[in-house]
Amino acid sequence: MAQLSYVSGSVGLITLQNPPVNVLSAATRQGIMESMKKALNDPKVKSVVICGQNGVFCAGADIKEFGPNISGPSIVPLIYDIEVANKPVVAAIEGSALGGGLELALTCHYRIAHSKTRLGLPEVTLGLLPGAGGTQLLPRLIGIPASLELITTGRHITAAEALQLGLVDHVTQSDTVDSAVKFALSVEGEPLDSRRISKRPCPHLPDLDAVFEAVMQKARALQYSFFAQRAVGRWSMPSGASWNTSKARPVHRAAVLGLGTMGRGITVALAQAGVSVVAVEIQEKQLNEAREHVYATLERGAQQSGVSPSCANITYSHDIQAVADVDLVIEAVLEDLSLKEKVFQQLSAICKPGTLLCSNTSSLDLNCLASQTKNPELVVGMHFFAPAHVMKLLEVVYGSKSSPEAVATAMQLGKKMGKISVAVGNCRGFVGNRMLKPYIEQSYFLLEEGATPELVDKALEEFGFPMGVFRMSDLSGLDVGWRVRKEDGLAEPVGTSGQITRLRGGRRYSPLGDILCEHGRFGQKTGLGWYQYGRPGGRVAKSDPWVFNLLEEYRARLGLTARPIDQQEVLERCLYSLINEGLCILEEGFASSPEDIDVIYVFGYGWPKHRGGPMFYASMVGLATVLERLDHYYRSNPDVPSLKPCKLLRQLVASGSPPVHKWKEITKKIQNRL
Ligand SMILES: CCCCCC/C=C/CC(=O)SCCNC(=O)CCNC(=O)[C@H](O)C(C)(C)COP(=O)(O)OP(=O)(O)OC[C@H]1O[C@@H](n2cnc3c(N)ncnc32)[C@H](O)[C@@H]1OP(=O)(O)O
Repeated sequence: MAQLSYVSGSVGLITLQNPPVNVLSAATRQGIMESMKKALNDPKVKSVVICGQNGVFCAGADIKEFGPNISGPSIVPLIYDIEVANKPVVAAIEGSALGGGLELALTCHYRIAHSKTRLGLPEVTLGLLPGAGGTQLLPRLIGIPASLELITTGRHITAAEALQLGLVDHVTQSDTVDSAVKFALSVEGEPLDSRRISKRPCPHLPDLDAVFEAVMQKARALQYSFFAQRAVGRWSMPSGASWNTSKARPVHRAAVLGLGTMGRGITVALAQAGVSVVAVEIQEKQLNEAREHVYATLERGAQQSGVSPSCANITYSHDIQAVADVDLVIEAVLEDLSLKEKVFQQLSAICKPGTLLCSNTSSLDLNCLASQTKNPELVVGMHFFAPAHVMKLLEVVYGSKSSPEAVATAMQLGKKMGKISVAVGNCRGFVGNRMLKPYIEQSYFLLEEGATPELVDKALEEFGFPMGVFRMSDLSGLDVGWRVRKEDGLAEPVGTSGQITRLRGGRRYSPLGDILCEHGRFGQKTGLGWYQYGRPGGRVAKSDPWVFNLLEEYRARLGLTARPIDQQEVLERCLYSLINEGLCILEEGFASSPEDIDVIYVFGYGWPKHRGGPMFYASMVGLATVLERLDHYYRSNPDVPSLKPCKLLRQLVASGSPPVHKWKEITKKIQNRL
């Protein structure tokens, strides 16, 4: 389980041999102890290198051995023996160094890692603490804040980040063991005291309390998020109807209409939930492609989870009449109001009485669709997020005539599909996309004023979003928003006159996104957007000098002078305007609680979970601070209404900024007055 060999004359090489990931089983621990003893007692050996077989250092304790009767040597004397060794011990880390594996590396005097290694202390994800030295050695090596973050999240980091943190001494792209052996030879005979991490003082931080408070805030946010996920199931509508007064109908058979990307994902999610599906697509070619795609996705999913695929549940048709006897239809045709209206007229005529008619629209007015049907009370929105079989969020949208029973049925079906479903009202963009609008708008204004897409994205990614606003827009396609802006009469071609106007209907408007689209830059799909991607469909974003030139020319034409913009301003303007919109939504009653908004943002829009969601974050920052900053920005940008603090925000601050779970009382008062 661990083998000692001799290399380069004086190096004892201890190789962990416990495939596939060299976990620290009893036999492996025994093997390391014996090999260490032999190497240290052998006068020919002047240094030791510890590595793992087959390109993996060590994935930590053998989880299968956990239980009341752990046998074999204890880990503590083992790591002690390594640290006190009077010959340099070098860890040659490749593949993974996780949990006890990283702790083993921390007791060595030096750490050399391959560039592709992942390191971390994931114990917290198993309900454990890194008790084999991790909590003591890591802070002494990389400081308290970074250690706390790694220990409390269990996050795996790259070798590059480990080097930056000082967790490893050197990163190599070539053979890790060779590099470690060469390194060991170079340090033979050198004093080791300073290399023994446990001998180092624990760093003193003047603001230790603040550091711990920040970690506690994260914990509070995660706990809040846990309860918020459950709270959204207890939905209510402005009429007073709610989850405990409304009964869902059973859905045994559902239809999906339109088998583009969304329709395919919804079909997969329904089939995986055990619902029998009629999948309808009028274009023969698209239908065949969809059938293959759905089949392959279900097969892949089944392989991963070790169950048999649910393909037998699906029948395909190019005839809309096939939906005649289903319990529920989810329409997922192109996002075009007149097309969807026509489809709803047809569905209303074809479906058996009582069939629930749902639309996957992300932005169109549900009431317009409902008005095309004989039974508008049976119409609700089921707004899935792409890819629909993966993304957890579902917005269930009720229109002015949707019955509580219809909402209850869609919510229940969402739950059956493994979604976190949130009931929301029918306003433009519903909750998620409506709040995105001011966020994106601010990011464009920041570019006009001197920022770059890179600067804005960096601020948002460091805040915790998986992608900044520009990278996200490139991924989802810039043409989508452009089409909506054209329909709204906002996007006007710049034209040959070169005239650019920044006001539309008395409000400031940035045409930057439209200009990119006019140049055919739709994001990843065309290989060019706010970044360049090398080829259409490319995924790796690289800065694009074309965009920098465009921004310079644009500012010059409009007489705008670029000014330095820092990350704080980016966060305040993008996030506080989004928060303000969320508060407007609450004020207007389109979301029934701040938890609804937070869950939508965490599960549908990449809001970092450890920051709870926009509403929770606002209360953490301090509502008075959010109000003060919005007031400040609105004063200097009076033509940007989304920066004007909403009534609810002022009211909450005036009421002493109560915690999120108490907002409902104030929201209700405002709604009653409206
Ligand atoms: C006195 C007792 C000694 C105490 C020592 C000190 C205590 C420390 C506490 C800990 O270390 S807790 C464990 C911390 N480690 C982890 O959580 C790592 C878990 N593993 C992974 O994250 C991944 O497996 C990996 C290492 C990143 C590799 O991923 P990959 O996708 O390449 O392979 P997998 O399919 O996930 O794994 C392959 C194979 O190995 C099994 N396995 C992985 N890790 C462990 C483990 N720690 N213990 C037992 N078995 C493990 C996994 O189950 C697979 O097995 P299968 O049979 O092929 O399914």
